[in-house]
Order: sequence, then C-alpha cells, then structure tokens
Amino acid sequence: MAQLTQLMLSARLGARRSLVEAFALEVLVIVMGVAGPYALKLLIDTLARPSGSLLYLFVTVMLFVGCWAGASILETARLSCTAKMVDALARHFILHALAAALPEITAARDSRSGRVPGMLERLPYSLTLVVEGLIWRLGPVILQALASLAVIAGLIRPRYVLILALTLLGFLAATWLGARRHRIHADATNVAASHVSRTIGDVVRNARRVVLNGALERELLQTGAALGAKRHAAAGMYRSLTLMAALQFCVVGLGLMALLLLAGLDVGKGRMSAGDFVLLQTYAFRLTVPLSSLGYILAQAGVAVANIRDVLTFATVDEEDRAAPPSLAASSDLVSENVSFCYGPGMPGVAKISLHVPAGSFVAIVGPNGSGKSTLAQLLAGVLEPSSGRITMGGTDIATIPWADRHRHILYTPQFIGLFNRSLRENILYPPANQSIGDAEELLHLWRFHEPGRPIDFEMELGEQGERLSGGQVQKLELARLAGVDVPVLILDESTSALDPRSEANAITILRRRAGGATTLIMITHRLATAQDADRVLFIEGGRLAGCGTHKDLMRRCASYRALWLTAPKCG
Ligand SMILES: Nc1ncnc2c1ncn2[C@@H]1O[C@H](COP(=O)(O)OP(=O)(O)OP(=O)(O)O)[C@@H](O)[C@H]1O
Repeated sequence: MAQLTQLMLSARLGARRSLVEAFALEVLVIVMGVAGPYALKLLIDTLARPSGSLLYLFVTVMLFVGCWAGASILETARLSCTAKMVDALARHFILHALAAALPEITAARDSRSGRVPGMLERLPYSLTLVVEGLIWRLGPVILQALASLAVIAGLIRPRYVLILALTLLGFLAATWLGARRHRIHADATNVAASHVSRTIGDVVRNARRVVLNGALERELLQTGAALGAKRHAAAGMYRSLTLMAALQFCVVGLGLMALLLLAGLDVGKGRMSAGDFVLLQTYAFRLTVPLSSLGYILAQAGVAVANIRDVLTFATVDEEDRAAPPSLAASSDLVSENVSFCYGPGMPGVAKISLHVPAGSFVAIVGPNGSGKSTLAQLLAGVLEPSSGRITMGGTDIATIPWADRHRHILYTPQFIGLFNRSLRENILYPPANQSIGDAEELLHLWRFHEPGRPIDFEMELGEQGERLSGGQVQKLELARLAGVDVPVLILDESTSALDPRSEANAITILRRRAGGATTLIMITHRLATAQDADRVLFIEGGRLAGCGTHKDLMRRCASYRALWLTAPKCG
C-alpha cells in the first residue's frame, strides 16, 4: 500500500492531476456528508419552534437536499479520476513487470510463464479495488468520522462523542484482527486464482493437442478441479470474513444501542432537542452503514493486494540489468572454465566443462538425447547461469553483460522456435534482423520454402506458435532471419534438423559469412555431415565433455563418439 501511494504521488506516473482532482472532490463529498445531517437538524429544530421563518425553512431544506444530491454527483465524478489513476498505475506496473519477467522466464525455464499473463490481466481490477475500495472508501470514512465527532462535540454532550469514538475504535480493532487472519486466506485464494488462469491458458494454447487426442473431457475435469480449489480457498476466505463481520457488528451494535438509549433518555428529560437526536443518529448511521460494505471490499481487496504484491515482486527491475554494459575486448573467443550446472537437487545438467571456442570457428555439439547439449548451449549463450565456474567472451564474464545488450554479442536460437501469431513479414524481420524483405525472400526461394512457382505470402498470419507453417518452414524462416544479423557468436540448437542437406550446408555457409566472415557458429546437431564439416566437435555424454576435436580425430580416439555414429558400436 505504501509503495502504491508513493507511486501515485510521484511525478513519473503522470497521474498527479487526477489524484489532486480526486482529493478535492472527496473533500467536498466529506464536507457535504457532514453538513447534510446538520442541515436536517436545523430543519427539525425550526419545525419544532412555533414561529419558524419560511425562508429559513426553505434554505435548510435546500441545504439538506443539496448536500445529499451533491455528494452523490461528486462521488460519481471522482470515480473517473480513480479510473485514470488506475490506468496509469496498471500501465506502469505491467510494463515494469514484463521488462523484469521476460528475462527471468527466459533464464528460469519453469512454469512462471503460464502464471504471468493471468497475474497481469487481473491487475487493473485489483488496482481498482485497492484504490477505489481501500484508499477512497476507508480514508473518507475515517475523515468523515473525525469531522462528525468534532461537530457532535461542539453541539451535544461529550459523552456521545466518547461512545461514538469507542464504537468506531472497536470496529477498527475488530477489522484489524480479522484482516490478519483474512490475509492467509486471501493469499491462498490468489494462488488458486493464478492456477486457474494458468490451467485455462495452457488448455486454450494447446487446443489442438487436447481435441486431437480426445482429451477434452480430461482437461475439463482438471480445469474443474482448479476451479474447485479456488472455490474452496474462497470459501475459507468468506468464512473468515463472516466471522470478522460478526465481531465488527457486535461491537457497532452495542455502541449504537448505548448511544440511542442514552440520547432517547436525554430527549425525554429535555436535555437534548429532537434535532440534536436526529443529528446524532444520522451521523451514527452514516458512519456505520458504509462500514458494512467495507467487509466485502476487504474480502476482495485481500486477494487484490496479494495480486499486486505478486506483480510488485516482478516490477522492481533489477538494477544490475540497467548497469552500463562492460566493454568487451575485440576478440570473441568463448572460454568455459570448469563450468557445472544443475537444474535442482538430483537434476544434473552438465559437470566440470572446460573448453575454448576460437572466434570465427564452426563448432558442432553432439551427443545422445538428454546428455546435456542444450544445457551447455544455453550456458555458453548466458541464458543459464553456471552453478560453478564461469564463461567468458574475450575475457569478460558473460554473466556481467546485461540482458538488453547480450544479443549484440551472442545470439541463441532454442530448439523449439517460438513464432509470434503475426505476419510472416513481421516474424522474418523480427529484431535484431536488419536485412531487407527482398534479401530474406531470396534466401527462402533458395532453400525452397515453398514448391517452385508458388509465391510467398508475407502478409500471412502464422497462427499460434507459427502452426500454419511446416517444421521445415519454421526453421527456414528462422535461419533467413538470422542471416540478416551481424553478431560475433551464433548458437543454434538443432535449428537445421528439418532441412534437406543442401539447404542446411547453404544455410551454414551464409550464416558464417556474417560479421565479415568472423561469426563463430555453434550448432547442436544429430547429423553426421554437420559434424564432419565442423572445425571442432564437442562430444557431450552424461553431462560431461567426453571429447573435443575434429570429427576425424574423435572417430579415431573416442570409442563412445564412434559408437554414436556407427550402428554396431565398438571400442577402439
Ligand atoms: N528446465 C529443466 N528442469 C529440469 N531438468 C531439465 C530442464 N531442462 C533440461 N533438463 C534435464 O537436463 C538433462 C539435459 O537436457 P538437455 O536438454 O540439455 O539435453 P540434450 O542433450 O540437449 O537432449 P536432446 O538431444 O534430446 O535435445 C535432461 O535430463 C533434461 O531432462
């Protein structure tokens, strides 16, 4: 809440004007809220007197009705100021959270990517609840209470101020106690809501997999289970809320009973006018009735605050990433010094890998499935951070290069090439590619993107993850894009696996020609021809570098390498 308020007050959000306007309107609403009952008291006292002036009667009626209607109109006008503030806050948080979450998702390879969209989609609603419900509802109620107490103290016996103040304090104490208990349930409900968003998003993104495998029923059951878990968590939250309401309104009920009974007795004994009695009971009810809606707001706001807290953990962009990029030496030699990485306890990735990739060389990483090739490639690209050891480029630790700058030094293409559901043109010219569409088109024709004679429709939308393209076409598109990038080190994770040998050889030649012929090309491959062409082969087995040298070399001196390529493996 403190962070939120601080941000609303800061100039960088650009919502100060809305805040000032909202504040001014709210002050008027509070003044009217206090003045209205006072006008009613004056009206009743006038009526009680036998010789009241007609003009005075008219003015008090106008004042009472004007305050009542005016407060409602201004309250509605204030809502538009809140909406503007919420929009500005949502924009700020969503952009910051995305800036921080995307590199984190890239490096983490966990399920966070599924959680983030739901979290960000719920954010505007959560902000509305907190800003409108907590800040603009709770704050004014407290201010109105203080103003009303001051008026009562000036007009009526002080003991009523005391009773009303004690009642409100009792209500706040009950709310505080309840809110502490409520927070646990609100956090659990927020987690369950995130799980629902993730489950539904996953099912919708994989609609074809679900339907084609006849798994609709199963997925509906799982989605139903996620919704059930959310309902269960919410039920706990509403139970705790009911308890809190019972406690709150017992306190308020007792306070009101004492107030009205004592005031009734005072009116009976002539110590209080009927107008004062009406003023007192109007203030008492005007203050306590809005409190009842606070219960609902608190229930929703608890989940909303948990949601905002989640977003805030992302929205604080890592200062390290904003630091000036280190200056790299001209050489782009890649060196791995005793690097190990594991995905978690009992989940080894690679161990103790030391190697040297000279600038401009063509390196093939080979090895059996699951041996750790992609893990090594991602370590060399700086996507994963070594658990121990370090990787340097021209002597600089690549972990010190900020994410925003890394693509200028090392470009990595994952095994699964994710395409945007945008046009082919947008995908093929996606940064950092800087070639013309004509150059890309030439390459696509050379690699037979379509059958000869069929034109390429660059405006065609590619569908979710590029599903309107074949596996080979996706790779050709990606390679044509990379051909337009000048980068010292290019790492491809099986990006040519679906290409015919001629297109693959051609792609390798073109990619190596970039950056004045000095591009280091590192490719993970299961193809013998690629390993044979490489200047150096890194053979990975069981997470270790089992061999390093030319293909011929390794065939001669590494039995398991030889076994990889031969159908009948033999030691030698
Ligand atoms: N995010 C992850 N969390 C946990 N384990 C992982 C993760 N990613 C990979 N692994 C595990 O690390 C090991 C090495 O995986 P890696 O993807 O590096 O193998 P690979 O040699 O590239 O395999 P392939 O040839 O099949 O692509 C595997 O056992 C894999 O299950």
